[in-house]
Amino acid sequence: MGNVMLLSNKVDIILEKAMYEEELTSDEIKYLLLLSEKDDIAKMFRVARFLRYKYFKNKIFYYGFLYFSTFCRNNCNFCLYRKSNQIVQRYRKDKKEILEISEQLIASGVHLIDFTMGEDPYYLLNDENLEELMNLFKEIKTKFNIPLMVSPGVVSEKILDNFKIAGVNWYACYQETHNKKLYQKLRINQSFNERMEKKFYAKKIGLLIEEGILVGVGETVDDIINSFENMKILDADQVRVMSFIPQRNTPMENWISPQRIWELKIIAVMRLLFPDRLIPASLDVDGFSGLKDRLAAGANVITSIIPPRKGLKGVSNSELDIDDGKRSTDFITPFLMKHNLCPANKEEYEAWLLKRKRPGDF
Ligand SMILES: C[S@@+](CC[C@H](N)C(=O)[O-])C[C@H]1O[C@@H](n2cnc3c(N)ncnc32)[C@H](O)[C@@H]1O
Ligand SMILES: C[C@H](CCN)[C@@H](N)C(=O)O
Ligand code: SF4
Repeated sequence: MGNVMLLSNKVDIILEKAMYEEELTSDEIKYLLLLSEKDDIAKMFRVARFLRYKYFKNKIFYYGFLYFSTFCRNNCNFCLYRKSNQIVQRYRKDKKEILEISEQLIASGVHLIDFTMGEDPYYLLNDENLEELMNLFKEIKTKFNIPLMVSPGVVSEKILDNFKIAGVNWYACYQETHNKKLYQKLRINQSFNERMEKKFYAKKIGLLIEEGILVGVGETVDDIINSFENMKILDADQVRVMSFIPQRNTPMENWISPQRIWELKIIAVMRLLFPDRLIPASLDVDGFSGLKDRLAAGANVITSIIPPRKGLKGVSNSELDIDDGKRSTDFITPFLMKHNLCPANKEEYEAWLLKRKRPGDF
């Protein structure tokens, strides 16, 4: 009888299905995304944490972030580093600095380094420079045996092949939205299909894929559901959502950043739909203070760990918490412990990667 009472509530019925990993209909997903009662949202977060625990126990992964070139040939309307932004100070880290920062990140206990760049012609249009970059990745792999992610934007199949040969594990490339019209407003003059196709190609050659969406940029609830469907088709290994942070001197500088509950509900629904995948809590959106809520919503990777005082930038909140060391593992680990979570060890992260390997991958 008690059970029947409990399940007379629509949210409970849907969450019970999610808990048993039964497929949810689009209407049910929409219902969850639109929840507005505090208690209902809290229930959804509890189920998200239950599923995270089922697959990952209380272990959290750490990703170091190295934005090694902030030069870019594109003009995304939301991004500080868009080509037309003349007032932003850009940098391109040299080999020695990249090695030194990588070493520091690894010593601090990150499980992976995410090498990110703008679509920098220095690398993308010059074979010699590109080869040097590949050699650097090989060197880091051989020296430190650490999983690597690249976030280079849209690159040729040949470059993706070379990343794979250099030992890179992940290709991160976020579509931002899977609504083509909205995409054209955000990533102006960039092909929607090409960006998607590169991810399918990377998947085919055995790279793991991270897909992501940006919210607070004019999307609808149906757009989010559409993105979930696309993430499923792509069989993305890591899925993310980030709230848009308006950037000075860009076409979207006067937009208002969305209420964070929207991102948090999306994180939770992602956990329900992709229970065994990696879902980031990015320090880049709200810094250290935004971590607690994102972990409570079901995230299991802390991204954008950045060493202090190296002149490095983040992406969305490009300076927040960096130079006072609040994006370092030393600062984060005690916080995790206080909340009954803890960093995974290297073997646990690598075991997860192995599970995602497909037959034929090398
Ligand atoms: C800066 S890019 C770096 C990689 C590569 N240039 C690319 O565009 O794929 C990485 C991601 O940062 C996110 N991003 C950029 N500007 C942002 C902003 N203002 N607020 C939130 N996220 C942002 C976008 O999701 C973008 O895909
Ligand atoms: C958006 C960035 C990642 C690119 N692969 C990084 N600032 C992050 O928050 O993880
Ligand atoms: S999001 Fe990436 S591709 Fe777009 S302008 Fe920024 S750095 Fe360049």
